[in-house]
Parts: sequence; structure tokens; C-alpha cells
Amino acid sequence: MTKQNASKNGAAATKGAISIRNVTKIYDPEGVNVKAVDNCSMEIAGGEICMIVGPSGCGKSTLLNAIAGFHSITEGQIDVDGEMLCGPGREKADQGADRMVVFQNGALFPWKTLVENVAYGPMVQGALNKAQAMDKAGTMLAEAGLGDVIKKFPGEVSSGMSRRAEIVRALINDPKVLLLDEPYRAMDALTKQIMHESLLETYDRTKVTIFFITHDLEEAIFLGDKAHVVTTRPCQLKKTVEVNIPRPRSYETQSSEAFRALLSEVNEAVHEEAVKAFQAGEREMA
Ligand SMILES: Nc1ncnc2c1ncn2[C@@H]1O[C@H](COP(=O)(O)OP(=O)(O)OP(=O)(O)O)[C@@H](O)[C@H]1O
Repeated sequence: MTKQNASKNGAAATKGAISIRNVTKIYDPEGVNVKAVDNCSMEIAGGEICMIVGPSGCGKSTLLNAIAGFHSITEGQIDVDGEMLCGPGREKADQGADRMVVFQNGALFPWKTLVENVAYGPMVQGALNKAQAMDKAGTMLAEAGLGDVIKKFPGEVSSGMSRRAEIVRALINDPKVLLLDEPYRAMDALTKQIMHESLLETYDRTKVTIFFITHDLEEAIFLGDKAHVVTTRPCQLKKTVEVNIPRPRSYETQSSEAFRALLSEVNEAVHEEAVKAFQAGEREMA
């Protein structure tokens, strides 16, 4: 492992605090009326890596989409750094470069090289001219270990490289918050390890707040400062597990007693909710 480092919420980490207060989301209230989130509250400090775990279909992506400004909320309020994104009088947040999203299915333009993909955002927003944007994109890709492939097209590099490039693309505008919705879901264990190292190194450079949805409990403990376990639908915060394992964390960390104890604590909470989700599904089928 390279210089994956140190601080949790270091001195530079003052931006990107997310406050989710009493948020409820009902899809299609006049029709199918699906309550995905119910009176859910959570606080995420600026510069924190916050992992969200819970059963399938419980409402995790709904929360992420509300923070990103893709979906409205029905009640409650979401703030970033004390400024209301959505809440009373504004049911949907504006989308903005201060909150960048990376999903599990890649979203790079296949007809552009990696460096062109990364440079695209600041160029079209007019934040940088083409030369500046290409230069910054090349530097950031090199920092992420992709210096040799910046001129390759997404189809010419591995899925792991593409995903790292997507994260660089999300970070080029220096967002306050990085929203990750199961970005490594389809990857094999070894590729995931590389992704985790790379993400932690990126985090050390940027101290961006990370809101990360996963079903992989080991990933949640390995990466997170906190793991927020949420209930089966409708989503509420069930339990917060503080991951008080010092950084840097290496793969030996995963066999430590502290790691296994935290894993077991998260597993127990998630399992309870998974059983409820399964029973609810069986009732619906009956
Ligand atoms: N546009 C929509 N209209 C109606 N129901 C929806 C809509 N989008 C999501 N849902 C429902 O809301 C619930 C929560 O969905 P969401 O995608 O937030 O869950 P999730 O926890 O992210 O799931 P997964 O872990 O499987 O990705 C699900 O029951 C889903 O079917």
C-alpha cells in the first residue's frame, strides 16, 4: 500500500457536512404510493467517509438521489454546510458541481479518451479553457495512477481503471460531497482491493465528504469512518457504528479482532432488517 494516510476528518476537512433531518419520501402519492424513506435523520460531518448499508430496496438510493438533486423529498430537510438543499418550500435540490455522483454502471463517454472525459465538465461549464482543463485532468489522472492511459478510450482499459477515471471526473471541480452508489458492486475481490486503496489515497488528497452506499459489509468497515445501518423500507437510521480503527488501514486490518467485531455488529443489524424485508416480501406474495 502506498501513502494511504492518516487523518480522519483532518484540519482541512471543513466542508461537505450533510444534515438529513426528518426526511420522508413518498413516490407517486396519488398512485402507487411507495413510502421509500420515513422520517429519516442522519448527520455526516465534513470530510467524513460515511457508509450506508441496508437491505435491497430499502431506500438508500432515494436518499442519495435527494442529496444529488435528482429526486424531490416529500417532507423534512437536507442541508449541506448549513445551507438548505431541499426542504420546506423547495421540494427538490438544485443539481450542482458541489455534489458529484458515481453510480455502479459506468458513465464515461465511450467516444472520448479518459483525459477528455475528465476535462469535459469544467470545459462545458466554462470554468477552465480547453488547455487548462486537459492539463488539470491529466495531472489528476496521473495522481490516481492512470498517467499511462490518459489517452486511451474507456473501452481500451479495465473496468477498474474506468471507475477510477470516473471518480477523478467527479472530483475535478473540487466538490464538497462525493456520492457513490455501489460503485464497485460488480467487481471481483482483487479489483475491489485496488479500488479501495485508490479511493482512500484520493480521499487523503481531497478530504472530500463521501456518502457511499454498499451491500458489502467488509467494504463498509474497511473504508468508513462510520457505517449507518438503515432499516428495511421505509428507510430510517437504525444504528450507527463508529469505525474506530486507525488509518492507514491495510488488508491485514481486515483480519484484526477490532475489524471482525465491528463487522459482526454491522452484520447483526443488517441481518435483522434483511429478515424483516424477506418476511414483508413473503407477505406481499401470499
Ligand atoms: N420512481 C419510483 N416510483 C415508485 N417507487 C420507486 C421509485 N423509485 C424507487 N422506488 C421504490 O422505492 C424503494 C426504495 O428504492 P431505492 O432504490 O431507494 O432502494 P435501495 O435501498 O437503493 O435499493 P438497492 O439496494 O436494491 O439499490 C423501492 O421499493 C423501489 O422500488
